[in-house]
Amino acid sequence: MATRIRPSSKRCAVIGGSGFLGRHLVEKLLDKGYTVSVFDIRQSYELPGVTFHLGDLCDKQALLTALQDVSLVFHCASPAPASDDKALFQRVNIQGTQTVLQACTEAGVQKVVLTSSASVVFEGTDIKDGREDLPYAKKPIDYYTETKIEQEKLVLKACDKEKGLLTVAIRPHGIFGPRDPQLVPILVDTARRGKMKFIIGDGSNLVDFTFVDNVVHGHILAAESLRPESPICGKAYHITNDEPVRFWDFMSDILVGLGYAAPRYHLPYTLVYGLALLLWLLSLLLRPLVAFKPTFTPMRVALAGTHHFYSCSRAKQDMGYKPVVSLKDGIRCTVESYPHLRHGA
Ligand SMILES: NC(=O)C1=CN([C@@H]2O[C@H](COP(=O)(O)OP(=O)(O)OC[C@H]3O[C@@H](n4cnc5c(N)ncnc54)[C@H](O)[C@@H]3O)[C@@H](O)[C@H]2O)C=CC1
Ligand SMILES: CC(C)=CCC[C@@H](C)[C@H]1CC[C@H]2C3=C(CC[C@]12C)[C@@]1(C)CCC(=O)C[C@@H]1CC3
Repeated sequence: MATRIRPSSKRCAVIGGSGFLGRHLVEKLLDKGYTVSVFDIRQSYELPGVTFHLGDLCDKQALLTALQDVSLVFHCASPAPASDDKALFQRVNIQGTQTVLQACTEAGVQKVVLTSSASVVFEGTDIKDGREDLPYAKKPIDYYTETKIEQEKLVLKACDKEKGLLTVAIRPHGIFGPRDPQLVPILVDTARRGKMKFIIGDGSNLVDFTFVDNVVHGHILAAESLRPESPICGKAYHITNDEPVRFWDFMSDILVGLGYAAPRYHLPYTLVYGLALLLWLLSLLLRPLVAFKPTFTPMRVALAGTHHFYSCSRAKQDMGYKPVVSLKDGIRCTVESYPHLRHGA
């Protein structure tokens, strides 16, 4: 009878490993002695010890090749949140995640760690010290959030100790750090266009921003804690810097660090939100004639003008999570990593 070789527990795959978070995760896994396969639709770098498998996660055969002898899978692939392509989000985040789970079962993978998002409970109104038992958003603010909710449900439901597949979901919030293609570049672009003069609301809203190394640390802790007897099986965990900060102070620290002026003038939240809604509707109506993407989308205005910070006490209790880099150090390291985005560069 053919005996099945048990995959090495230090052999893992990172789906979405060419992305911002994925690459940081791959680098840390290599440091910790893991052998890593990256599965992604693109290859963005080369590193000794990493094997790249190019493919779409909706393609089970391509996944099966990448998952050979892998015991642990990190799934951190997603279309960019800024896209408004509903069909793409549904195909990749929902059908694609179903395919990933089927492939993991067929390949004998034992553990799946999903990168979910704290936004799965965010509806555009204040969340203060939100815990994981908050209900999923009934009216998600965009297709990204809508499909991240379904994705998380699928992964958590797939946790089955009898079948030997253990799953957990990590919910980070506001990830930032070197090589992030979103937060700092959008901010600098907005500043360069002279649109970072205004603070939406009174500027006192507290938000979580999470340095990428802390998100990576949370993922690896989860993977290493995931055993049949562990309380984390089939559960979701907030991973943040655990240092809520005023949204506008954080933005100002990055801007000033890069040589730009901090926003100073206040605008009423409801006015800006209403305008953003109007612009968004206009962009939908005019889409057949002109394509324009407003900077001030309702989602972005809601993120900039409300409280949204989360408790990570569940992660502290169940897996001993503690941020490894403070917000201050994370901001300094991030600012230093973007010399090309400095004012005047
Ligand atoms: N950046 C943030 O602030 C936050 C991100 N997240 C989640 O973290 C994860 C990683 O995000 P980032 O690294 O920021 O994004 P990213 O866009 O830098 O990386 C995503 C990667 O997924 C890959 N990908 C997309 N569609 C694919 C497909 N069909 N098949 C295979 N690969 C595909 C992309 O090529 C890319 O390399 C995502 O799941 C996102 O929802 C959650 C909370 C906050
Ligand atoms: C905490 C969290 C979930 C952050 C997510 C990152 C992005 C959504 C933000 C990064 C840069 C932000 C930004 C704005 C909205 C939210 C971001 C895109 C504005 C467009 C909000 C309105 C402004 O006055 C300009 C801001 C530029 C930067």
